[in-house]
Amino acid sequence: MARDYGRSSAFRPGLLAGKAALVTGGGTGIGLAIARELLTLGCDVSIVSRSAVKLDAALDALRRDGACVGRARAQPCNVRSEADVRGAVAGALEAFGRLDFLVNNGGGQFISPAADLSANGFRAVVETNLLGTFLACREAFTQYMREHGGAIVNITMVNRNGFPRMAHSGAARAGVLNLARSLATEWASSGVRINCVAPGIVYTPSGFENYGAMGEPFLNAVTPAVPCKRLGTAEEVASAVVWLLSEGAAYVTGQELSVDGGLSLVGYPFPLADTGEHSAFPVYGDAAVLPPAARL
Ligand SMILES: CCCCCCC/C=C/C(=O)SCCNC(=O)CCNC(=O)[C@H](O)C(C)(C)COP(=O)(O)OP(=O)(O)OC[C@H]1O[C@@H](n2cnc3c(N)ncnc32)[C@H](O)[C@@H]1OP(=O)(O)O
Ligand SMILES: NC(=O)C1=CN([C@@H]2O[C@H](COP(=O)(O)OP(=O)(O)OC[C@H]3O[C@@H](n4cnc5c(N)ncnc54)[C@H](OP(=O)(O)O)[C@@H]3O)[C@@H](O)[C@H]2O)C=CC1
Repeated sequence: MARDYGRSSAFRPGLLAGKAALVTGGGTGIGLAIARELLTLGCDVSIVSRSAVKLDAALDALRRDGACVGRARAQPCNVRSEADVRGAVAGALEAFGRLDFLVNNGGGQFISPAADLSANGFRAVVETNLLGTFLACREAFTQYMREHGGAIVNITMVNRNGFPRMAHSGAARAGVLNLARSLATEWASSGVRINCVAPGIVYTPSGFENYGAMGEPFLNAVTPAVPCKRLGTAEEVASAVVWLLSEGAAYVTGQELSVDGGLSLVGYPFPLADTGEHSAFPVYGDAAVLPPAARL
């Protein structure tokens, strides 16, 4: 059974009181759930992303939520822009005077056969996920964490082991993992830990747009193929992120924690038919005809 993380935290109240965090992509989906969990535990949180509209809506919701104890603020920022990221870290520091935690969650991709990917499409996904993560890590480190220590969590994805039609995204996510491992070794002496959380298939509005575009058969096929027999929730991802940020994980660095109901253990267990179209989503068969994972 899924725990109802949406209504109650797994952590003790006040666990992160007096701390401050920056969450990229914090206005929607998984990032919003992470921000909410941090705020619930007493942490002050800056959420950043490109859309001021999304950020304002999120900020309203967080401030109305009685469970959110910490202070929340928002700042528009495109993580592909060095100046924006520098400003986002500076803004967070100016507002809260410290930056204990960074969560690199802002990102995304589209689904496309590799042969049809334009250089610009590949670049857009790599810059958003990998360059954006690097810039935020570097700014958090140089502006604060080098002197004061801290903890960073990057959101990656189950596809970093190889997934059809996600070459750009998988390459970027694998890069994010290696970046985390490299920075973990380089920055440990400054008291900075850096880890990754790799969600499987998580039910978020944006994720559902991606998955929904693949059609009902995809969703029907996915659920029984996941060992836990259900999709994940944003709150379950947030719970893992908070643990990795917390002192509970004080001796954990350079690691990746899969939050995927076991999906990464069974490879890519979904039937895929080639539509031959540039950006078309895969066509999935009925759940009953799922091939064994070993075939894919
Ligand atoms: C069994 C498991 C299956 C796994 C499915 C995984 C589903 C994943 C779910 C999620 O992660 S949902 C949460 C994340 N949210 C998103 O992914 C949001 C949607 N994506 C985007 O916003 C974009 O893809 C982006 C790349 C992250 C943003 O890029 P940007 O706004 O800079 O893009 P553009 O300027 O519009 O385009 C740049 C470049 O990319 C090409 N391109 C964009 N979309 C497509 C597409 N659907 N197909 C092909 N190419 C695309 C675009 O054409 C541009 O290239 P050029 O035309 O200039 O060559
Ligand atoms: N849902 C799922 O099944 C899975 C999701 N993930 C990953 O988890 C993360 C969150 O996904 P999810 O919550 O589902 O989807 P969302 O689309 O809701 O989250 C993506 C967030 O990233 C922000 N973002 C995108 N591009 C940029 C940019 N250039 N600069 C700053 N912020 C940006 C978006 O805000 P804005 O548009 O305002 O910039 C948005 O808030 C993503 O990296 C996603 O790829 C990984 C595995 C599975």
